[in-house]
Amino acid sequence: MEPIIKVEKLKKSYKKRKSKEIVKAVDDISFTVNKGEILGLLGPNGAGKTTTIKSICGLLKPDSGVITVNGINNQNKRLQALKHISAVLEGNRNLYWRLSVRENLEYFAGNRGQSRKDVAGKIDDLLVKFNLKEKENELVNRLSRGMQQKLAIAVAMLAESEVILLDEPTLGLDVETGYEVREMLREIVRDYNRTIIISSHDMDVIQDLCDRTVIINHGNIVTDDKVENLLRLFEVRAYSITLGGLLSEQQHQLLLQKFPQLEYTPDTVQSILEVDLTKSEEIYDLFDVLKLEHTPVEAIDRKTVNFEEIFMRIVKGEKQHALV
Ligand SMILES: Nc1ncnc2c1ncn2[C@@H]1O[C@H](COP(=O)(O)OP(=O)(O)OP(=O)(O)O)[C@@H](O)[C@H]1O
Repeated sequence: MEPIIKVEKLKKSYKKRKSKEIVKAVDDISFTVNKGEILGLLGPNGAGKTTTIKSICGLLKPDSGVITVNGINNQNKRLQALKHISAVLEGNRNLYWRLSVRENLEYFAGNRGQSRKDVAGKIDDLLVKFNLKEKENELVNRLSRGMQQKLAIAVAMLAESEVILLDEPTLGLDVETGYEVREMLREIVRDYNRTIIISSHDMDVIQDLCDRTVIINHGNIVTDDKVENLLRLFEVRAYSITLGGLLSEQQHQLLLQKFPQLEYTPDTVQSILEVDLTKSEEIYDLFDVLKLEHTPVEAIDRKTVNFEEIFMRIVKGEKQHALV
């Protein structure tokens, strides 16, 4: 696949105003985004996602590193590179509040040199797609936050740039609107052939929409993998074992030595052991410990793991163990 965005050895630090402490917001990260791919940029608060997004769309000057868009360096040839990118940044909806929905779309199209006549049909399509048709003459400041967000995404779509950056597209939206925006993004992904980078805390957004996810923590990339690979990797390893009784203290300790992440829910009738196995053969080590006291095994099930859980485990550093 052909990379459209290349981020190479990106570094950016900030100096805190009061304490003068240096914060390494992004510390030497590199990744690529391929044409037509939907990449999720994921990480806990303060991980460095916004700094990365702003560096890609030329709003921040990195301390070092190179970012290219379609092979064009976004520092040396800023305007040329940015022609290929539209961004919807969190907290900055890029909209004119005193213009109507349609006027906003026309205004931003005009700004990009597209004539009103040329874009009329596209605007109609987007208004329908984004469920904004009924509101086309409403002033933006009278729209709900969710509708403003949808309009901001529609404005970015209209620009027809190959790459769209979305910073926290569902943040602060109520559940229903968040769901609607997600559906909308899914349609965009399906119907328009764009490359999209989504930064989000919303695991459903990432799991639903993204092909691949780059997870950042403390300014470093902790994983760069296909979402389906991560789901498979963790799903295969997670077991739930039902025991017909309790473990002895010695058994519990032995198991904890072997499986430090083990979770044990004791019950005199049915205890549950939840354990991640790096290799499936490890289950025999577990059986050996159970045999010591002839503890009966009633059931062995694969545990379903959701993406949120996977994210937490990766951020806590378990991925490295999983891959050894
Ligand atoms: N202008 C700034 N001045 C000082 N520190 C900053 C500035 N912008 C970001 N930081 C710090 O850099 C680090 C990374 O911030 P960044 O906003 O990139 O993270 P993020 O992953 O987008 O977080 P969030 O999900 O909370 O938006 C954080 O520790 C943040 O406090």
